[in-house]
Amino acid sequence: MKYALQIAGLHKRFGDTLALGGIDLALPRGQVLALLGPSGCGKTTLLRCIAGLADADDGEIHLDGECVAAPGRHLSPDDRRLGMVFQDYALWPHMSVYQNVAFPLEMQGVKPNARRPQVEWALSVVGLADYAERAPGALSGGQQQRVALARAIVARPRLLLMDEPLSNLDKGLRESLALEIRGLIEELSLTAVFVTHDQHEAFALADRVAVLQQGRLQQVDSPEALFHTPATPAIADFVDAGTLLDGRLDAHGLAIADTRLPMAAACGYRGDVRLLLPRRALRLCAPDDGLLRARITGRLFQGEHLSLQLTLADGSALKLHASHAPERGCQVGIDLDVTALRAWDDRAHLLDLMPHADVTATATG
Ligand SMILES: Nc1ncnc2c1ncn2[C@@H]1O[C@H](COP(=O)(O)OP(=O)(O)OP(=O)(O)O)[C@@H](O)[C@H]1O
Repeated sequence: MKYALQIAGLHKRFGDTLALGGIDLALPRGQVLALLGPSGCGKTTLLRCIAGLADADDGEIHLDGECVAAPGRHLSPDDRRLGMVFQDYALWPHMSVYQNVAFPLEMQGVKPNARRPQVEWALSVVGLADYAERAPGALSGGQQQRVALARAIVARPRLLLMDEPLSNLDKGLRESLALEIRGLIEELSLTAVFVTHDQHEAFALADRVAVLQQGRLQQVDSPEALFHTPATPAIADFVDAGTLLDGRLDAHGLAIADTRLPMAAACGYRGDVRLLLPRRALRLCAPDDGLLRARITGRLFQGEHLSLQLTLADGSALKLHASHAPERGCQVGIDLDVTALRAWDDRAHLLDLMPHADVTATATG
């Protein structure tokens, strides 16, 4: 299969800092990939290597099967035929919207007459056909980012690269522009890679999300798979997949707070475990009916639901959404769909939990 983007063994160091520690990636044509991770994990460095703005120490990058970077080979950014959108728009303030969008075509030597229909097409695609003669400074942040998008697609790039394209916008605008960009990507069958530290932005725009931590890819998956089946506790935490708790597996089952569940690890592991309790697996019930008992220590009305903070018998905290709940300070029960639990051993290896026939759920405390 020929990929729009293929990366193999990419390494990059800045002195003692390992920015990229062996990246392997393949992106089919027509897909959007988000590079997601905390600050300093290497996202921007990876994007800059793809763009040709930075040189890797080792490894290869192929675009549509063409090698654009390898030891001893570096195709310039202009020769890679990419479109770029930056966080701060990077528009030229002294040029009109039209001139900004026409610029990549001018650089490619396209004659003014031939430029016009392409610029008009790009501006109409982003809904700014009537703004061609304005200066960028006379536009809102969202409009400026749409000009940047028009400029990035005007030359029909083979790959669109975006660096935190929505982070300078306020929340409402972020959502509407995310919808617009997603619509545009589908309409024009664009292939895109974008960088973000915000999982909502990654989930909204991407077909696949690559989670980076300390220069290494931790998981590359669809947004749904990443959210429902995170590979490590750190990823579960980063994508806010639910509550992470400590537990323990022993001969008597799985201990969580003051409860012991009749479960065991398929591999026979016993010892400390890290558990993910997804929100969808938890349901509030009467104090004596649930598998877990808790006290309501925080209660926020958020329109569609109540956002609850619960404290278990051992002091650990748990988050839950509910349509109704007693007041703060009340004791409640929590029903748990144990099939949705995810558990990792003390070295962050995923465990396969199964029912433990010999024991039943009991309170330990
Ligand atoms: N030009 C540079 N010189 C020295 N170190 C650098 C340079 N650029 C990046 N680094 C280091 O490389 C690592 C990865 O940086 P990078 O900018 O790729 O991370 P990031 O995930 O994009 O972070 P952020 O979200 O904060 O932009 C960091 O530790 C950073 O300090």
